[in-house]
Amino acid sequence: MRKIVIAGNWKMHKNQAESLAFVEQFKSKIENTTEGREIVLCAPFTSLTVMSKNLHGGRIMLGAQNIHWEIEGAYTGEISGDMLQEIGVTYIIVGHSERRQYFGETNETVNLRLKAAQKCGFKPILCVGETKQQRDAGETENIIIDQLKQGLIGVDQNNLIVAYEPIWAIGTGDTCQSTEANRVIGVIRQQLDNKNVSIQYGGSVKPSNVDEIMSQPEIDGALVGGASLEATSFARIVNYQ
Ligand SMILES: O=C[C@H](O)COP(=O)(O)O
Repeated sequence: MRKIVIAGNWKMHKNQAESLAFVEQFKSKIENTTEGREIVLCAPFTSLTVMSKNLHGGRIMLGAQNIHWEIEGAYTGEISGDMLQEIGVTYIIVGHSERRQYFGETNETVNLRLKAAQKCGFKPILCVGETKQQRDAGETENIIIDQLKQGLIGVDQNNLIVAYEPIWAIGTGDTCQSTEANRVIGVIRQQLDNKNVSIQYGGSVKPSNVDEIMSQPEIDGALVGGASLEATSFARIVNYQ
C-alpha cells in the first residue's frame, strides 16, 4: 500500500534553539493528525542531534539532507550513515536539485548515496525534476526518466520514496498545476518496478494549495521547503483535508 509521507525540508535554516521551539509548538498541533500520515522533519545536522533527544517517540520522524556513501574517510564536509544512525534518523533526502546545482551532485553520486542510505537502514527520498528551460524544450519526461534510470541502478524499490520537484517551482511561489504534477508523477510511477512506491510532490507547497495537491490520485505526499519552517503553517499542511 502507498503511504502518505509529508516531509519538511528545512534546508540551511534554524539553529538548535529555534528547532526545539518549533518542535514544542508543532507537537500540540499534530495531536489529531490522521493516523497513517508519516510526518518527517529534515533538519540541519546540528539540530537533528538535539531534536532526537527531545522527541521521545511520538509522530515526528527525523530526516537528514545528505549522506556520504563511505562509512568514514577523508571527505571534508560530508556525513556518513554511521553518524546518522547514532542520532535516530529515519529518512534521508538524496539528489535534491540544490545539491545537484550547487554541489556537483550527479546521477552517479545520487545512486551511490541512495545505496548507502539503504545499506544503513534508512529510507531515502530521491528527488527528481526538470528546470524551466528543460520543460519549455519539452524535455521533462526524458530528464526525469534519465534521473530515475541512472539513480536507481541496484536500489531496492521496496524501501524508497520519490519526490517530484520541478525546479522552477521550488521557492518561487509558482506551484506546478496539481493536474500536471499528477500527470508527471504518473509517468514516474510507470518507470518504477514497484508501483507502490510513495511519490511526493515538492515545489511551493503551502497551506493554501495543499488540499488540492493532495486530492490528486497519484500524489502520496509532499516535500515542503519554506512553508515547513513555521509550525502553524506546516501543521496545516500535514493536516490537509
Ligand atoms: O525540498 C523542498 C523543496 O525544495 C521545495 O521548497 P519550497 O517548498 O520552498 O518550494
